[in-house]
Amino acid sequence: MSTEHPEGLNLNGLEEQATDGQSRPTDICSSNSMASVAEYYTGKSVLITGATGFMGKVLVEKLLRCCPEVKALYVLVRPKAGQSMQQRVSDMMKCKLFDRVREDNPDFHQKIIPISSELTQPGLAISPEDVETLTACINIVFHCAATIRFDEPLKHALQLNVIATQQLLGLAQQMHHLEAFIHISTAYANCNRKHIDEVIYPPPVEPKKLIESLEWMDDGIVRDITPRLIGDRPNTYTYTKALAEYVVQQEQDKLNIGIIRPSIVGASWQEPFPGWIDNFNGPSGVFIAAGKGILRTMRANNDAVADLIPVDVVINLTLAAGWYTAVHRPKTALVYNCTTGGINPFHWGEIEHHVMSSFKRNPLEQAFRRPNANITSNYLINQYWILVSHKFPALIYDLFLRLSGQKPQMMRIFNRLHKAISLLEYFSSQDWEWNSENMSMLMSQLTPEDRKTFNFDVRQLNWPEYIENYCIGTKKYVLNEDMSDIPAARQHLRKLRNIRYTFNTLLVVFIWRVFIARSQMARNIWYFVVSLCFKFLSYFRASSTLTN
Ligand SMILES: CCCCCCCCCCCCCCCCCC(=O)SCCNC(=O)CCNC(=O)[C@H](O)C(C)(C)COP(=O)(O)OP(=O)(O)OC[C@H]1O[C@@H](n2cnc3c(N)ncnc32)[C@H](O)[C@@H]1OP(=O)(O)O
Ligand SMILES: NC(=O)C1=CN([C@@H]2O[C@H](COP(=O)(O)OP(=O)(O)OC[C@H]3O[C@@H](n4cnc5c(N)ncnc54)[C@H](OP(=O)(O)O)[C@@H]3O)[C@@H](O)[C@H]2O)C=CC1
Repeated sequence: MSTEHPEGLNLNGLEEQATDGQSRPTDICSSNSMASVAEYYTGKSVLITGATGFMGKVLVEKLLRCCPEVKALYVLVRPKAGQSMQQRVSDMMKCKLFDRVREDNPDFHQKIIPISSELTQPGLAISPEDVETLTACINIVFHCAATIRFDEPLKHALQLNVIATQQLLGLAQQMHHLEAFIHISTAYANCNRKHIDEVIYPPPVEPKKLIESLEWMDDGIVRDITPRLIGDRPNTYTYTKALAEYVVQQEQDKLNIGIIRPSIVGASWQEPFPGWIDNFNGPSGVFIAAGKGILRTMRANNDAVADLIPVDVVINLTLAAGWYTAVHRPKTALVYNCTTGGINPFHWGEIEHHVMSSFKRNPLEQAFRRPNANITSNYLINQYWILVSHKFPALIYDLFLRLSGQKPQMMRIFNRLHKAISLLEYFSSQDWEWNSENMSMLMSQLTPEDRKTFNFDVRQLNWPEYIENYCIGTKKYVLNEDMSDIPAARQHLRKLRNIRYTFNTLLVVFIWRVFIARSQMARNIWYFVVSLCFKFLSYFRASSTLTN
């Protein structure tokens, strides 16, 4: 079966065996085709880039827990923030995410082999000895590393998302026993289209030409021409991820390739436990800001599909795709749109409702205000609420901080928040339609047992329950707050409510006082209202005396 698309460069090559005589690896044991996913990984050496990142960590955990016979996981890691590569990997393994693996096998760390690598450097800065080791033993590569920042300067995004991918593909070609190369892309690589099929679309520019031209330009020039280059894409991230897909596709004759395109990756749904999340990216930061009562308004379309996908679903699909690519060796690179919208849609309006009610039940500690965020697609309404519900309270709070001898900080926090949400609004204000046939095809290829162990059937996802666990996850794992402190957090919210009532009453009285002092009409209204109240009271008193 193959899928054609008039504009796409790539044709799906489902179920095609590599009989084309190309130089693609053919040393795969035929018994593999009978193997289950976990059995396939038995005795395999796996190379993972981006293992210290959000998705990389979940991938490492799942492989160790559900494919315990995997031989070794080679992880490319760079030293960072004064920490050595070894230190970073051992810190990662201490993380709560690995609790279940630790229980099953306390020596699991022995299977993780860190390899020093800086992906932006020539040859990925891997030592010749390590290159030799990798080329001799790696069976499957998962390429997760990328810069996912939306405001990344084009040169850097190109260096990491495109050039590093090219270099890794070069290294993969030298690997003697490589069976599959799995590249993690994004469902938004082609967000300039409304309907996105599982094909690689023509790149906005020939990557080689772009790389050559940017080489001689200084950063200022590149910054100036970036909007023209990225065209109808919202940022350098989606633009460079689209180029990377093309670069990966170029090697499909030499390697067995699978490309995974997840949409907005959120907290885990089921594994290793519900609600695991460790960063502020995408919706997580928005949820936290709303839960803390900082974010009160955001531009989003209530009726647009919120294409969130749990991280464990993405990883299960990735591992299954690794198995499928290695065992069935599709003739051309297979693309898997890993999305929920077409299968089990949920909308931003519903997300808003469930996030708010979840944070009311399980409040975050030391909230700035009571959680009450609203989304609107109207620009002017949003600007109004930004002024009234963001800037005004921030100004008052900073004034209070100044008066009490502390450093003002709220306005700075709001400025950062506004910058972040302005970059996200593109994705929350419209919706896309992704074809996810390959995801269904892959599911149909799994044994019933694998379908449970590597579950990516999002039809079973109960959104309200998922969002509740997601919000609790941000509290427990991102903010490191204790669930036993919830009564105190609720008490704090009650205190905030009382402050608000008092403040509002004082404000009304103050405004009225000012009016009365300046306007005869306001005074007349005031006397009229007071005399009406007085008359009503007298009538009430008189009638109650009569009945007695
Ligand atoms: C209520 C209901 C609402 C419902 C509506 C919700 C709508 C949500 C919409 C979400 C749409 C998401 C779309 C994503 C689509 C593409 C998916 C992908 O392929 S790719 C995946 C998607 N990719 C992305 O999502 C990337 C987007 N992010 C970025 O591009 C950048 O972070 C930035 C430009 C936003 C800020 O840059 P910059 O100002 O330089 O700030 P830094 O980054 O350097 O962080 C500095 C420090 O602040 C921390 N912190 C951060 N945020 C928050 C927060 N909200 N709060 C508190 N803290 C926060 C941060 O941890 C760090 O701490 P530390 O390490 O210093 O201790
Ligand atoms: N999160 C999401 O919502 C989505 C993510 N994706 C894709 O999934 C993949 C993983 O994303 P995610 O885990 O969220 O991203 P993270 O930012 O959490 O992780 C990125 C990883 O890449 C590594 N990395 C970055 N720069 C370098 C470098 N110069 N040298 C070596 N390693 C480097 C990071 O290492 P270090 O720890 O040293 O910084 C980290 O391990 C990406 O390809 C992304 O495009 C796709 C759709 C949605």
